[in-house]
Amino acid sequence: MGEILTAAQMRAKENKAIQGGFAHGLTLMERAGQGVVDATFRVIGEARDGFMSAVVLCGPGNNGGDGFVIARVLHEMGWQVQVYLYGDAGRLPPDARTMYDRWVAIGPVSPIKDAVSGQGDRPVLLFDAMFGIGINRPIPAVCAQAFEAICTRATGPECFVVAVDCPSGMDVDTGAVLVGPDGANTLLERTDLCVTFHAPKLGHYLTEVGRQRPAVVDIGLRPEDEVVTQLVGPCGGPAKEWLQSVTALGAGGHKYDRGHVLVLGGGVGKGGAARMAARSALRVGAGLVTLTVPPEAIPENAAQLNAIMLRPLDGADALREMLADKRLSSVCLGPGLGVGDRTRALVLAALEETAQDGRRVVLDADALGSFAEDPQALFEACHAGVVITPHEGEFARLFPDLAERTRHSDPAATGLGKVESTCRAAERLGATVLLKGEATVLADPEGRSMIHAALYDRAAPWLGTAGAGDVLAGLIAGLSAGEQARTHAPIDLAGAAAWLHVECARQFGPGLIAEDLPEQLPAVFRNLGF
Ligand SMILES: NC(=O)C1=CN([C@@H]2O[C@H](COP(=O)(O)OP(=O)(O)OC[C@H]3O[C@@H](n4cnc5c(N)ncnc54)[C@H](O)[C@@H]3O)[C@@H](O)[C@H]2O)[C@@H](O)CC1
Ligand SMILES: Nc1ncnc2c1ncn2[C@@H]1O[C@H](COP(=O)(O)OP(=O)(O)O)[C@@H](O)[C@H]1O
Ligand SMILES: [K+]
Repeated sequence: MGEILTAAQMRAKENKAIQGGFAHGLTLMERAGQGVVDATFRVIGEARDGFMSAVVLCGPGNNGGDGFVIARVLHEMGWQVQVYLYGDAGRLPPDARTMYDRWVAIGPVSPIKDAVSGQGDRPVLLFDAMFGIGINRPIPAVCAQAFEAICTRATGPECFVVAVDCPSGMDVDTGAVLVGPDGANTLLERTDLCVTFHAPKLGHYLTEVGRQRPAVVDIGLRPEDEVVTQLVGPCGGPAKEWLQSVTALGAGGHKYDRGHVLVLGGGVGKGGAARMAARSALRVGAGLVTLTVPPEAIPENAAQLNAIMLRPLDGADALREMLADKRLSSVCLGPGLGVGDRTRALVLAALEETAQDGRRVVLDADALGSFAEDPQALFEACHAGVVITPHEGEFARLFPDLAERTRHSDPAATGLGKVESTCRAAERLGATVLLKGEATVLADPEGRSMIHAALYDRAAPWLGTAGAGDVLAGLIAGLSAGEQARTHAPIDLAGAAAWLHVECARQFGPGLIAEDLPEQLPAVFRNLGF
């Protein structure tokens, strides 16, 4: 899994390197600028169609400093470069000022307002080095206007837009792009490639910045030595090895070693969601799966199930008795269970019966919805073996104070991003939280956090289909069931389930419905080399 940083973690890392004497700020900036140019040419190849013109838009901080380096490197390669600056050169921070001086020995710098009405062809390359991780306000209107004016010049080749560190105006902790009252900031949509330094930042995997994953330039800082957010998925190496390192997938020769999942289902006519969860748990490798439903729903379910076992369940006391059998090694509650007192009692019974023995419990959908009026009751009952899998709506009902600040469209509401909100929720709950979406965020009470991004080359928008969440809950329960799964943290198992979920969606492609997901697992496993 790759590591991803917040802006504060990145700054701390830079400060440590500079103050510890491991690196000079100018050296880091030099490597940053050179790295942006190298990454750009790795993507676009050499000069396009003989045109070699570039525009660099520089801002008033160190992001602008990177821009002056980029201008100089391109000039040395024979490119024609125009540089515009927002702000006063006399007030640039020291390293950026040095890079400015090195550039003005070569070529001119124009005030950015000149680019708004400026004439000329569109450049082949446009670098946005206006604001990086140092911005926490919308960008000035003149910056947005200059950028747009260059992109829409009447003649010349199509511009290839490179964001230096991030599209200007992005809050890299939340992925939100801060838009001013004039509504102008087209940088995110127009960015073709984002090049960042040392490690991706959270925002790069909460929102798509560019047409492919951001390029990461090694500027010579040390690898992570503190707790940071991780990106779910194999990091360069074989996916099979990664999956085996974070889950017990493939382990356990006997069906009882691979565990027995208990899925609770709803009443008559409400069984589909739980059946999909159960089937997903079995497909992902649980040794046995039992679906337990109200007695009146037995005939309906019996008509639909073969490999999955079926048992009647009256209520919470019956569930306690059932869970006295410790061979039932993980429990999944929520899909299709119905919102109300019965479900609330079942959830509390399951949590109480599993609290002391390390068995894993997945709570999804109605198991969460049943606590909307009294989330505190759920917080008190949860334990470290629990994973909750809310979507944004369910999360908002359980954690209204955390959720209302995650809305990306509202600039005033971005104090807490999705990662920070999820971390706080996990701490409050004392359990693992998986907050679903295109970017799924996971956090556990130990302070670990992860992003699973269905973005860039792993985009699967067709996964947003009814019942996909039920499948995910079943995958987590299935991966959590085996004897050896106990040695893996719930957050790792849930992250791996989210990854397999998207692999299944991508294996199938558009047209997917939730039932198709578990049926893709055999092909996914075969392709991974299991
Ligand atoms: N030595 C270092 O610290 C390195 C920094 N690097 C670059 O430095 C960047 C961070 O630099 P900074 O911390 O200087 O921050 P930025 O360059 O991102 O922007 C901060 C500057 O913008 C001003 N500002 C913020 N919001 C504004 C607004 N709404 N309107 C007008 N002005 C506004 C601030 O007063 C400050 O001058 C990184 O993103 C990266 O590109 C890289 O060169 C790698 C090395
Ligand atoms: N645009 C998207 N790209 C990738 N995955 C998505 C997207 N939208 C939703 N998902 C995933 O689909 C699932 C939807 O689950 P959920 O909201 O619980 O729906 P349901 O209750 O219908 O199952 C989640 O796993 C979520 O992460
Ligand atoms: K930028």
